[in-house]
Amino acid sequence: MNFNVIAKNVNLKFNEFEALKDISFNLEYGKTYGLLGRNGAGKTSLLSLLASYREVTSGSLTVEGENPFENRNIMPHVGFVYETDYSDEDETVEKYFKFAERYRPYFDMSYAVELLNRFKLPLDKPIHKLSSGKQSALNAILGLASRTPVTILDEVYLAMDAPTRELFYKEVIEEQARNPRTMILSTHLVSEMEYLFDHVLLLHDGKLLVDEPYDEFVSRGSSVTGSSKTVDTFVDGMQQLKTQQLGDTKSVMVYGEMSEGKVLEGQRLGLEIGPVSLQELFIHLTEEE
Ligand SMILES: Nc1ncnc2c1ncn2[C@@H]1O[C@H](COP(=O)(O)OP(=O)(O)OP(=O)(O)O)[C@@H](O)[C@H]1O
Repeated sequence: MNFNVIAKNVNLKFNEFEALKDISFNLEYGKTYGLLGRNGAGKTSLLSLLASYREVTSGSLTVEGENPFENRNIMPHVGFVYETDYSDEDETVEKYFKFAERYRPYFDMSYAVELLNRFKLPLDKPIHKLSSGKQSALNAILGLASRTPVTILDEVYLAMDAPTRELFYKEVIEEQARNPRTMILSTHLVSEMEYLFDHVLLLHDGKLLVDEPYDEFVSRGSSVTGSSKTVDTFVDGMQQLKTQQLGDTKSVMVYGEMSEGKVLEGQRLGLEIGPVSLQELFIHLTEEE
């Protein structure tokens, strides 16, 4: 089984409010997806559909050909880990993971213990007594060690400090090489996580603005810098995301395919044409008017 995920014209409403509007995509097994979007864009709403917690209002969503909503055939194969309030969790880390091993069919306890050591989580400590960063690491370990064919991590990295996040990112890459699965990483930490993504899904106001391989998406952004008049003529007709000017030097961030011929023309005109980062594209494509 390859647990392909297919969304066709999915809508999700909370009463009259449309949280997701006409969303369609296919998720391929073995790829790492970066799910991006500003606050309230609909990321968690979309993930809760995939994780069987909610049902689409209209359209169709399937995992391995079946509707995942409260579906016992699908639920064991999809893991959804999110920031959790552990203030009432008296169990020790060890007991919590033993429980996970019992109920999660792909859970690998020896891998979990290896990660618990690496992330320096004490096995005998009650979870509510862990620091918030350690609780986040516990969530990340749970997601990795559960080895579900579809693994969803919704912002579980926020409370981790930078070295711990680095450790986690490295583990995602190594784990995808060892045991490929469909991994969906929802995040606001775009600049530091972009190297993990094979594919980008960008939600904006409940709509899917981008559904593209990472390389293709990022290659659509360019910065064009040079003397103001030459830049203006060169970028005329292109989608312009951002403009900066200092004296007569102007820099414009453009979005859209730029042919090799166009790049050569720019260079002949003395313009500097450079790449832009995923973070910059994310910020400027989702900017309010
Ligand atoms: N149970 C609910 N009832 C009503 N509206 C909801 C409910 N859950 C989410 N929403 C609304 O749906 C929209 C999308 O919320 P969602 O939590 O999916 O966004 P998000 O992209 O995950 O945001 P964030 O980055 O802030 O976590 C928001 O406007 C939110 O207020």
